[in-house]
Amino acid sequence: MSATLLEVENVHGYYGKSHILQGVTLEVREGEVVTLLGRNGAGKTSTVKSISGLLAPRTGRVRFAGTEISGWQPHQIAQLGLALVPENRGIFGLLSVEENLRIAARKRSPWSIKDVYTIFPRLEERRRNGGGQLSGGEQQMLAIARALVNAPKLLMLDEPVEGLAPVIVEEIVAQLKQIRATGIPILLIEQNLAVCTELADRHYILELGRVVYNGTHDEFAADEITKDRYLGVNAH
Ligand SMILES: Nc1ncnc2c1ncn2[C@@H]1O[C@H](COP(=O)(O)OP(=O)(O)OP(=O)(O)O)[C@@H](O)[C@H]1O
Repeated sequence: MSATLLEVENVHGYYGKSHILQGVTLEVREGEVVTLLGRNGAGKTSTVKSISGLLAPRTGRVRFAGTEISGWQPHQIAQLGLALVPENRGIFGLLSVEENLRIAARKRSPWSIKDVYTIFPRLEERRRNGGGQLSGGEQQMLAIARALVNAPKLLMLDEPVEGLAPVIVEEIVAQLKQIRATGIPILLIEQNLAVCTELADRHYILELGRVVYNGTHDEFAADEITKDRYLGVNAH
C-alpha cells in the first residue's frame, strides 16, 4: 500500500457558534483519487477549507507530507503543495488566460504552461482572451491548469463539473483522467456519481459534518443501500 500523504484526524470546525465539522477523519495516499460525497450542507466544502487553512480547525489535526499544518495560514499550506481549486474557480477576469497561468506558474512545477495546454487545448486557443470571457467549463479548465503550474503535490477540486453541460463534463472528466495518469493524488468533492465512478479509487461520505462511510470504489459501486441512505440516489 502506498504512503499516506494527507491525514485529517478528528477535525472539528466552527463558523461562529455553529459546530459544522464534528470530528472528520480521512486520508489520501500517494497516487489515489478519493471523493468526498454527501448531500448539500453535509460539510464537504468546509472539510477542504479546513485542510487548506481557510477554516482553521478548532481541534483535531491535519498532516500533509509528514508535516502538521493545523493552524497554518492558507498561503503557507499552498506553498507546501496543497492546491485547492474552489467552487467559484477564482479566475482573474481582467487578465488573459496566459496571464492567469503565468502568475501562478512556479519554475519547480513539473507542469509547464505548454504541458497544461496539451491537456487543455481550448485554453491554448483562448490564451489571449480575458478570463472573464471564458465559458464556465473553460474557466474550470483554467482553474485546474493554474493549480497544476503551481507545483501541486495534492489537488483538491470542489465540484469541478457542477452546472456544466454534459459534453463539457465529459471533456473535463477525460482531462482529469490524463492528470490522474501522471500519479498526482486528487481529493474530489463531487455530487455527480457517474463522474466519481469513472475517476475514483475510494470514497468517503459525509453527513452532518462526520464521515459516515469509507469504502473502495468496488465496495461503493455494489452498495445500493449506502448510496440510497446517504446520497438519496437510485444509482441504477
Ligand atoms: N461561511 C459560513 N458561515 C456559516 N455557516 C456556513 C458557512 N459556510 C457554510 N456554512 C454551513 O455549514 C454547513 C456545511 O456547509 P458546506 O458548504 O461545507 O457543505 P457542503 O457539503 O459542501 O454542501 P454544498 O454542496 O451545499 O456546498 C451548512 O450547514 C452551511 O449552511
